[in-house]
Amino acid sequence: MTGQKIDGIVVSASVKERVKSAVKELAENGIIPCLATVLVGDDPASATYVRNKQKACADVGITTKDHKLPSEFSQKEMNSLVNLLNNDDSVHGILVQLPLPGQLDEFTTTSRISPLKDVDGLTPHNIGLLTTGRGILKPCTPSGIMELFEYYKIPLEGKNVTIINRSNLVGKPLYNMMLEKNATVTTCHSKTRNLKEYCLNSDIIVTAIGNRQKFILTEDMVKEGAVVIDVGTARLDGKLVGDVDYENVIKKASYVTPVPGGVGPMTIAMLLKNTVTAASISKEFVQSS
Ligand SMILES: NC(=O)C1=CN([C@@H]2O[C@H](COP(=O)(O)OP(=O)(O)OC[C@H]3O[C@@H](n4cnc5c(N)ncnc54)[C@H](OP(=O)(O)O)[C@@H]3O)[C@@H](O)[C@H]2O)C=CC1
Ligand SMILES: Nc1nc(=O)c2c([nH]1)NC[C@@H]1CN(c3ccc(C(=O)N[C@@H](CCC(=O)O)C(=O)O)cc3)C=[N+]21
Repeated sequence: MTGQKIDGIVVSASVKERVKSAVKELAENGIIPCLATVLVGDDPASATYVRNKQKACADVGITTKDHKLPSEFSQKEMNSLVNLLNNDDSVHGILVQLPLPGQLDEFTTTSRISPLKDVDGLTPHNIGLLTTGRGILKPCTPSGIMELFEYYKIPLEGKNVTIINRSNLVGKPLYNMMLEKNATVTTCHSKTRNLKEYCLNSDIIVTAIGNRQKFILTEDMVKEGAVVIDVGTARLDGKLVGDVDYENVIKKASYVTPVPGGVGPMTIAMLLKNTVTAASISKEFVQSS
């Protein structure tokens, strides 16, 4: 059996269409959704990601405010910037691109963002809501993965899921979202023993390791008919690659996401969706409608 490619470009386009109509509706209420992006330092990969996000915003009618800061930007300066953006009524969403340079603490920074503008879903408030199944602004990558399951009508109830990642951006929020859909979820990480055993016992595997020199998830780790979601990214000889040995794994799996063209475009689409949600719950919208 050869499995099917899960096409993140097709699914993200359908999400973007929905976002576009929501932007139109907001415009009729006098609101132009606006995302503030914050990029510290001169890492070229991060700069490209932020540029891609800004371009995607422009495509659907969301405006952006670009904040590029020097790599020595201090925590105090960052706190003032976040306060400024929190108090700016024309800004509906705030995205602080991660990772941050060493002198800036990620939690200290993201937890200061107003929960109503937290389009990455990283504030303690929004993490708390997510764990109780009441999340509104949820992290983009896991939300994008859930959207893929919905689009392809892949059921989660009762399924054994292994997530190889425990970060705040990917693994932990995805754990909560999948649990909410009645899956039985196991989280693996670098200290896990017998990763292969967990994978072979899984109907669904989500891998988000990255930075690899060789394939991490090979076909001998995948059960016949399993669904494989590849989040990890690495540059190998200048080429963007995932964690998964796609060509061989798809021969055994029922569905696999490619890299590029899988989870990546969904992350951006969900950021747009969250920005529109943030604009809809903003003070000015609530007052005008
Ligand atoms: N396509 C997209 O939209 C996105 C892609 N990404 C990509 O996903 C990857 C993960 O991102 P992020 O969560 O921020 O990064 P982290 O570095 O925080 O997460 C990596 C995770 O992989 C685990 N890990 C590392 N090596 C192994 C191993 N040999 N076996 C099992 N687990 C291992 C780590 O374990 P431990 O916790 O023990 O260190 C950690 O939990 C990156 O490649 C990133 O570029 C991220 C976000 C969006
Ligand atoms: N606050 C914050 N929020 C994030 O969501 C966040 C972050 N910081 N830091 C870095 C990671 C990484 N990330 C990606 C987004 C899109 C693609 C993407 O669109 N990738 C394309 C390919 C792009 C290319 O060719 O380089 C694809 O997979 O098809 C990838 C990775 C978001 N992240």
